[in-house]
Amino acid sequence: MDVFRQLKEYYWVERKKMIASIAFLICATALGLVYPNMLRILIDDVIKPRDFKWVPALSLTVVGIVSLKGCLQFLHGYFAGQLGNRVAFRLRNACYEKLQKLSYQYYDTAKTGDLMSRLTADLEAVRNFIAFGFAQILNMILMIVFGASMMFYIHWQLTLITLVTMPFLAFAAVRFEKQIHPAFREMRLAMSNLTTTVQENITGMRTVKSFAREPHEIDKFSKRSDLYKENQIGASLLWSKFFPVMELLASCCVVILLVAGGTLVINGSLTLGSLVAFFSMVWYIIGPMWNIGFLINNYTQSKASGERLTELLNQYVHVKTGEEPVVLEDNIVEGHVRFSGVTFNYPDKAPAVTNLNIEAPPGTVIGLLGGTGSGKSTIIQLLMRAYNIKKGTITIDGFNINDLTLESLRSHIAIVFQETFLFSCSIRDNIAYGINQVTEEQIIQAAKLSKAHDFIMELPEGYDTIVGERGMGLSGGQKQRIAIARALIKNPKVLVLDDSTSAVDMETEHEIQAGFKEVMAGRTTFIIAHRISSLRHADEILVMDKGHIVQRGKHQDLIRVPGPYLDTYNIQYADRPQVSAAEPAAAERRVAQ
Ligand SMILES: Nc1ncnc2c1ncn2[C@@H]1O[C@H](COP(=O)(O)OP(=O)(O)OP(=O)(O)O)[C@@H](O)[C@H]1O
Repeated sequence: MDVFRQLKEYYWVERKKMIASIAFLICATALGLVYPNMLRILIDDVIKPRDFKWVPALSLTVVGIVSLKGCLQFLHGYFAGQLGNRVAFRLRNACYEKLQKLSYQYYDTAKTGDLMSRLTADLEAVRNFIAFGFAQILNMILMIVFGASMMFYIHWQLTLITLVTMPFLAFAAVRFEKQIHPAFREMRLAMSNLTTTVQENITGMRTVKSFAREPHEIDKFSKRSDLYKENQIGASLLWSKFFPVMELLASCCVVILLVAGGTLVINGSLTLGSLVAFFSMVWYIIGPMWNIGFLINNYTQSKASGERLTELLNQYVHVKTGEEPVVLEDNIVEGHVRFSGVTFNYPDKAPAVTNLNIEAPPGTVIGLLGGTGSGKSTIIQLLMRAYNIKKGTITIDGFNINDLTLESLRSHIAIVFQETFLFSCSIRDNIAYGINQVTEEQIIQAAKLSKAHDFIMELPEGYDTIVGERGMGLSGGQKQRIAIARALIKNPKVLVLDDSTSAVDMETEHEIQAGFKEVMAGRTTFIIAHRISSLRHADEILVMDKGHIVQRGKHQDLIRVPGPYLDTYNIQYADRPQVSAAEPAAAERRVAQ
């Protein structure tokens, strides 16, 4: 029950509905005890003495009880439904909110399909148990207590003999629960693996098809599906063993009653009506006992699901706003970025950047160049505090970024990522994503600056064009330009372009950069690029290798000295005559042509 204790805050506020739903169910159940007694009265006081004048009254009583029971059951269903859905609503929102708070480190290893199945199937199992399962378990216990008490009242010796098999029934049910619980946990895991496979397959369908890997994908799915099937079969085997055992024990109970009760009736120490009432009361008890399996099933499933939800809800948030955070006010931010002796490594990895020192006064453009995996994107991740650094400090306008609220830090930085992500909504909404109140003019101006306006206007729906999931339907360069417009509209103090013009042609890139100059005056810009042409105008270019800055300076200076920058330069301009460190001026003239 520990998991449900942890979830208490989500259902305890609805306790009135919970109590009402349980109370109505108990009343409906208690009314069920009236039937055996009516039978007893019918046989002993009406049929045997042939006193049929009571028949209409008895019939009307039965009709009344049936109607009342129906009403009570309706009220139980009504309140249970309200309770379950309200709890599910709260839990769903809490899980989603948690997903928003979790830091990059969590998403580095999280699986989308698994998270989706937590938010859907697991949540549904918990909803079902809190709404109905719990009340039904309580009801079952009460039915046994009510039924047994009434039987004791009629004939306690016969009750003891009859109920002798009940402990065995309970024992069998508990043993079954112990076996079925791990089976259900495995089933949920197998289900989540299945969902992950489907989700990854759909997301990566272009890759799958381009490699003609459909058979491999089918095989992979089939293996996981097989595992799920095996889990299901294993669970149903347990179920199929459970039912005959329960039936055998229940039948023993009935046989004992018929033998012992029949003897008592023959002896005259028990009336026939009481025996019939006893008989129907035994079934009144056995019924819920029979259900014990379903209830345990419901409980174990929801317990396993609840564990997966609490695991998500209790997930550690690595990057948090400090105790007394500082808010960087819009009107005072200048965008002076400084990295001092920053060393950082991803979990269980060698340092991605080592002893990094960067000085970016307001309005400067810093270019980052280096081979893949040299640590360029990591610098940007650290600047936006996607991860906590262990050594060194990063400051903006003299404030340590750890002391700022995450919201205010990130509101002053706009990043155009390497992989462009567009939401499946209109181009207008995609551009306006980062800010709350935005005018049509601002959107169009941002699109013009990022050279997206013309191609958007050529689309039949213009800015209202709905882009598919992940921006399907647009070219890579078009998506990048929309993403750049989204960053520019934010009017940030620090702009980061992480290889964000790699998919546009040189000419468009040049036009976009000319636009930046206009809009980014007085703002700090970091440009990560593999093309020298993208960052040759930077105030300082940092050349990265294996997490270290191996060269730094202006383009003009860097091509004067032998080193990785000059090597890259020569490779990228291979069709031009080779440049040696001694003849930079002539080379530059050639590049400029
Ligand atoms: N989320 C992550 N988890 C673990 N390791 C990571 C993560 N992101 C990057 N790395 C590792 O950190 C190192 C630096 O990666 P980074 O992405 O900063 O390189 P980069 O210079 O931006 O490369 P590229 O030009 O290919 O984008 C690499 O060794 C990479 O494998």
